[in-house]
Amino acid sequence: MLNVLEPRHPQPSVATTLEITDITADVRHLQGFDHHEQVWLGRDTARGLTAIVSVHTTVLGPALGGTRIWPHTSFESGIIDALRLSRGMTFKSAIAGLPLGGGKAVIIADAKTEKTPAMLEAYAEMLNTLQGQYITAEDVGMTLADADFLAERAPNVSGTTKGGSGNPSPFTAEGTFVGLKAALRHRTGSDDLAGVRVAVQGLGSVGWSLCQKLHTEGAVLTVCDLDAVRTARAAETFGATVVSGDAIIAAGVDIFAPCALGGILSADTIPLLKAKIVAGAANNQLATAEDGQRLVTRGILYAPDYVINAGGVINVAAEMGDGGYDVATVTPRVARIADTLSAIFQRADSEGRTTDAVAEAMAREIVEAARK
Ligand SMILES: NC(=O)c1ccc[n+]([C@@H]2O[C@H](COP(=O)([O-])OP(=O)(O)OC[C@H]3O[C@@H](n4cnc5c(N)ncnc54)[C@H](O)[C@@H]3O)[C@@H](O)[C@H]2O)c1
Repeated sequence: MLNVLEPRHPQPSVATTLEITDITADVRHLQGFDHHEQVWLGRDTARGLTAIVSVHTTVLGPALGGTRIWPHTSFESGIIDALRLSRGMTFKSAIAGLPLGGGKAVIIADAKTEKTPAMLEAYAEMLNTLQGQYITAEDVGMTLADADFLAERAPNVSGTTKGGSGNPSPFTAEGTFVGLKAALRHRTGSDDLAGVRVAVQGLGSVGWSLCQKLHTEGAVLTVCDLDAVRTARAAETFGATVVSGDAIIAAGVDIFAPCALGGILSADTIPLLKAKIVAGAANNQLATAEDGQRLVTRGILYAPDYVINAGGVINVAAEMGDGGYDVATVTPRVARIADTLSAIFQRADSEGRTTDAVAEAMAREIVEAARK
């Protein structure tokens, strides 16, 4: 069970090289800031840690969201990433009906070369200091083993193997799969995937599992990844066509499933899309709010990212259920992602709004109702 304590001001209790600063007031001008409750910077030069922990809201419950380890090229882009991701977590949990707020952390580092035990030790110290205000889990660059390592040293680490809910990715992939089918059904009247052409960008934990499900139901796959071993394996396992880099965006397919990083749908890329549906797991797919309208103008149905990719957080939230984690409670909730998306698609059609505007309005209505 998670140990959710009362919020308090961060004050490391032991002599340490870690410095934690409340930077909420300093980041108000940045893109993605949306009345965030609190944002902290944790710095430990000796142990190679630069971490931003962003709490968007705690109105519905404690702020939960994974820690992303990514080599952002600037400090500012790391903060913007944390701001946008934590806001997305608020919307995600609200729409999924979970008693959780939105939080997210970004550690600015290359997970392949700069993630060291010392760095994770320093991060665990930061989590200890912020206890009660932020609950972490896996994200890009942070593995299950890392979550276990942190959980041995800090409270409020979810998605661990020891007494936790384990890897969230299979649940995210399942939710994305049923959500993709709901989008296909809305667009064509059928969710039969046989012969449907799907482009999957990113063959990591979620993308690979999604490909397995799509392949099993007869979809024809086009894939790309920065890792040539993964693409070669996809060609062999699924008979997938491999394309490189940005070619995936312009692939001649019916559905585009972004499962790598965010910002993939922009003024530059949307004109290139041939797919008539975008349904994938990546967070923050729209580079800007205007890109939702750009998709509509091109006649492309967009499954809002934080709705379709909620399977992982639904699984993690089950750790907080009475009696602890029980996978039997998770499966039906993940399946409901399809119904939620269908309702959003219908509301967007009837109100003449974009699907992301409808989803955001739904989430904000839920948060505001709880605030009152
Ligand atoms: N894992 C989850 O449960 C979960 C939950 C919700 C959202 N998401 C989101 O889904 C996405 C994928 O998550 P994951 O856990 O599979 O991550 P992962 O790190 O396991 O895999 C990401 C894959 O994308 C590839 N990639 C990165 N940049 C690329 C690019 N420009 N072109 C092609 N490939 C690229 C990487 O090489 C890697 O194989 C992320 O945006 C993540 O935030 C994941």
